[in-house]
Amino acid sequence: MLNVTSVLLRRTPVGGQPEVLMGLKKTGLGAGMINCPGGKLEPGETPAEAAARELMEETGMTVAVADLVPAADVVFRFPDVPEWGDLRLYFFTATSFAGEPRESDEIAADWIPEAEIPYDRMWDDTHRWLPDVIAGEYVVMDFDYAGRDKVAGYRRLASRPGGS
Ligand SMILES: CNc1ncnc2c1ncn2[C@@H]1O[C@H](COP(=O)(O)OP(=O)(O)OP(=O)(O)O)[C@@H](O)[C@H]1O
Repeated sequence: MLNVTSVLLRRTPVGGQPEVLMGLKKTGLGAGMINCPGGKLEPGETPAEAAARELMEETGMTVAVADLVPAADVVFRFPDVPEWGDLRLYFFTATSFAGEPRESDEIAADWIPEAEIPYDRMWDDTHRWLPDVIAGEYVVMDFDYAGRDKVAGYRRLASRPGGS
């Protein structure tokens, strides 16, 4: 199982609507889709350490590991794509961070209104759990993919009030 991590930064400008940070992934798994910053864990890293490092590498923004709120634990199985194997995503949210996003080779991330998250341009699983995370739940799910990009089945294993 390959461990990956990803982080959703959230802010509400004074007098404005809630916004989230995401963007077009340019390389690797999920290239061409809208994604949150993230990537694979390196040996010895905790998921939160990896999320903070990937955020920095991909957007130039900084977040303290202690400010990353665990928000979802999601397993993806790709039985039709043996070279991918299974993925476990440790997903965090954060409302305390520093900097403004800059585009990198991996992602062009920017602030968008939370009400306009383009689920139809994201991984097929995302619309089944990210809305609940945004509503403040901690979600544990697993997904079976058919081929590389279609969800064939899923289970919700747990869901409880979260801290995000
Ligand atoms: C299959 N269903 C999925 N649904 C939602 N999100 C998914 C995902 N699968 C991968 N993620 C995302 O993937 C990134 C890490 O994945 P990963 O392939 O390791 O990214 P990347 O190639 O950038 O890794 P490195 O930067 O090389 O470590 C991370 O942003 C995360 O949001």
